[in-house]
Amino acid sequence: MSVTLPSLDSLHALKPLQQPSYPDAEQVAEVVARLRALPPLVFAGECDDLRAKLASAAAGEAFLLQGGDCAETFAGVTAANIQGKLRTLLSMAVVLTYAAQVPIVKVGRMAGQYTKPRSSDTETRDGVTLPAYRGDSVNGFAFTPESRMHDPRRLLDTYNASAATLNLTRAFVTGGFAHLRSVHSWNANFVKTSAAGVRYQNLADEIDRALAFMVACGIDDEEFRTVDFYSSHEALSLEYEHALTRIDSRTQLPYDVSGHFLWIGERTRQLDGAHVELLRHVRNPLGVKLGPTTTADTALQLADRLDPEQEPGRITFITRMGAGKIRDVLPDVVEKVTASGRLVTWVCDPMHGNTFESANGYKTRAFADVIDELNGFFDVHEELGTWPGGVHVELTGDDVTECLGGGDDLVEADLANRYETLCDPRLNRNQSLELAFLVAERLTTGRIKRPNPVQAFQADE
Ligand SMILES: O=C[C@H](O)[C@H](O)COP(=O)(O)O
Ligand SMILES: C=C(OP(=O)(O)O)C(=O)O
Repeated sequence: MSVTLPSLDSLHALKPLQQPSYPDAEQVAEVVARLRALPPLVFAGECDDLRAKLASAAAGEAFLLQGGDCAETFAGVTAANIQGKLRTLLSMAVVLTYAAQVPIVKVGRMAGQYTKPRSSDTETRDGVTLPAYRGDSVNGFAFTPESRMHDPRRLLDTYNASAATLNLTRAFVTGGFAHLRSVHSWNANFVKTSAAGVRYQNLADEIDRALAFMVACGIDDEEFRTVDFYSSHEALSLEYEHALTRIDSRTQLPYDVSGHFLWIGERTRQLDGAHVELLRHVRNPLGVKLGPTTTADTALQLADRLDPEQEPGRITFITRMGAGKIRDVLPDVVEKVTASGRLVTWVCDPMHGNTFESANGYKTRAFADVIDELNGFFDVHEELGTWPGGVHVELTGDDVTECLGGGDDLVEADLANRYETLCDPRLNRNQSLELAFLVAERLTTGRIKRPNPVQAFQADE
């Protein structure tokens, strides 16, 4: 891997997509200089640890749970909000650990997910057209010309919001909040009090007995007190990601220290584009979103470009093809990538291919479609003998009403009650836990045989 990072100017020469248009270049330069001087948000060694864990997920020895807001907001940096998301993710992780009987790699769409790609550069309301909201790192959500201006100073706010979120998250996951017993009791509460929960009583009881068994065996309580948790976001803002890329003092190699895991979105993953060019130079584990038009050749070319050395854990392909397409599109991609000898982590994002507008005007997703795509993902991997390495979901710890269906059977009229996302609809707490139990059912059936996919394909040749 080359250690010479491309300059910000050379990246802009590649005409990057989905970038803000800042009116004042001097102000941008000042912000970037300030960001370059600030301390890293994560330590490069942690990125290496996560890469190793993702290598296990690629090999069928771990499972990735990645989730959080569609768009984090500066106003959402509160203890209650961070705690709610963490609690939901940890609850899901316990269920999945028991079902898969492999470690769950826990990664938040948290502490950096402030920049959004949009389908349109503008938004029109009542005949007034303004720049589209692109995430708090770029502009404000309020529909006024002042708020929708692209302001580079927001990148400094992004850094501070990410630092505050990471700080509390680290405290929670090491300070006792994440104790396995507390997490299990939150789940037991879900089973008792939610409409969907009843269905999972048996699984929750089994976990109860397993925990009691471990305690009776005298397994050290300390083992249950802490968990590993990592941050991730879409690496979309070139100014921000470039300014936070630093040379690691241990290895003399560049790491993007804005988060542990960075992904390239469906809209910016052009092979010769600026985002691929920047990220191919950094050592973090990388995700790439693959939508319904992805071909096996595209996936292979992306893997070759971003990971020429075929390093274990480097590439996670996050497929988001839609419930109606996954069973047709995914098999060829997985088959050819696997046949090439590459071992990547296959992760399903069942959210982004299933968005539609409800009759009453809300951007929404149906829980049934989300589950259908997940089932398609598991079916395809089961048929090919490859390991379904994880799930990537947009969720929150609150009882919002943004996605339809689930155990509480939300209908279109309910969307008006608590529709709080500033971009895409998220699963609420109960829908997230229900999803975890449903995935757990699929993993329980799959846990018996976890073949080495590369060997399986090579044996067929
Ligand atoms: O989260 C993903 C994208 O930013 C989002 O789906 C774009 O939404 P839009 O089509 O409303 O712009
Ligand atoms: C924009 C996103 O997804 P995608 O690139 O898959 O559309 C996202 O995950 O926020």
